[in-house]
Amino acid sequence: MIELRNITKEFHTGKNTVIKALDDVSLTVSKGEIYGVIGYSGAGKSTLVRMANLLEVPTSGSVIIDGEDLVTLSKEQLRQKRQNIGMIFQGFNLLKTLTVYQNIAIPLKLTGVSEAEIKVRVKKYLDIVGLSDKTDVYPNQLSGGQKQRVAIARALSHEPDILLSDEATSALDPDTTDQILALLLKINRELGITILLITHEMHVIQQICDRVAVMENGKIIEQGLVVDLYTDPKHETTKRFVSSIFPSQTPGAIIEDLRKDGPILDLTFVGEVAEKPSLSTISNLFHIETNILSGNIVELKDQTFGKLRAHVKGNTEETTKAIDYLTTHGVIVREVRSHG
Ligand SMILES: Nc1ncnc2c1ncn2[C@@H]1O[C@H](COP(=O)(O)OP(=O)(O)OP(=O)(O)O)[C@@H](O)[C@H]1O
Repeated sequence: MIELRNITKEFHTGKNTVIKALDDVSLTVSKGEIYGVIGYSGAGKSTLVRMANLLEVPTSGSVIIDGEDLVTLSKEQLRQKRQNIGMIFQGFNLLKTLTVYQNIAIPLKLTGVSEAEIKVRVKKYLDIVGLSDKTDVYPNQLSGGQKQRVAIARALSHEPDILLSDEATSALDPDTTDQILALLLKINRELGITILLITHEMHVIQQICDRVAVMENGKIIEQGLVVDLYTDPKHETTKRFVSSIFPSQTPGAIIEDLRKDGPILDLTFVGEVAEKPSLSTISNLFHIETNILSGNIVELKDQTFGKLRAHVKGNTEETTKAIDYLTTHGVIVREVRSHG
């Protein structure tokens, strides 16, 4: 549905200064999925998401939406195509001097939608975002979350197949963030809208995304299913993002000390396995003692995912049996050998 193919974007900021914001980036978003792009500040995320409706024009590469390369379209064709691609922003981009109704209605009017149809759509989409009672108020009478809901209703009112989200929850508090994420999920599931979002928060990826790409220095350094990135992050930056969800690390000196009595294991559980009492089971089945050092369970979009760090005391034979038991029962086991 969205295919960014070998996109490079250079900004010329001075006579001889060139910033490569995107460096040969390729990414495909399938119809109906929520695809997240995560990275630290300056990684190139905004430039990337703005490619998908050609708000940024690539220096080289193709932006293919439903089989058509936006780069090759005329201005008029591009205008038409953009009707199908909604966008929401961190700063909401509402006009302060217009009411909620007008903020949604005026862009519709500019694209030639009739007054009668505008009325229907404004009502329909304000209902969907839960703000049907705010039609006549001005943006400064709304909370941040409500403003973002209006912006979402405005984007939806053009009945797009694709929604682009440029850090849409970054200006919101955690509870409001969760409400907006739930709304995006509802829009995706009930209206079948494909979503490409960028964020610097793992929490956002975890809550609603199917797949994720991690960006650094204008490149995608890792991409895949969210659950795969959580269970087996390859790149150092991905590991940092994942560990932001599991912050409690064990000091290196303590690891060294504990390891004298038996291994320290990082246990990763996905799905039903996360709900089983695996550690107490191995303590009962084998002559070992287990001590939990840290742990957490999080809800991914469709799955539970958990991590435990445990110290296992026992002789080598019994410990090996316990590790084998865990592995054959779907737990991913990694021995912690030093710092971390
Ligand atoms: N219009 C522009 N002119 C010059 N440089 C730009 C422009 N837009 C982006 N850049 C540069 O391109 C790089 C990537 O910026 P971009 O905004 O895409 O990153 P980001 O990951 O979205 O970061 P942030 O989360 O801080 O917005 C940065 O070095 C930035 O300074």
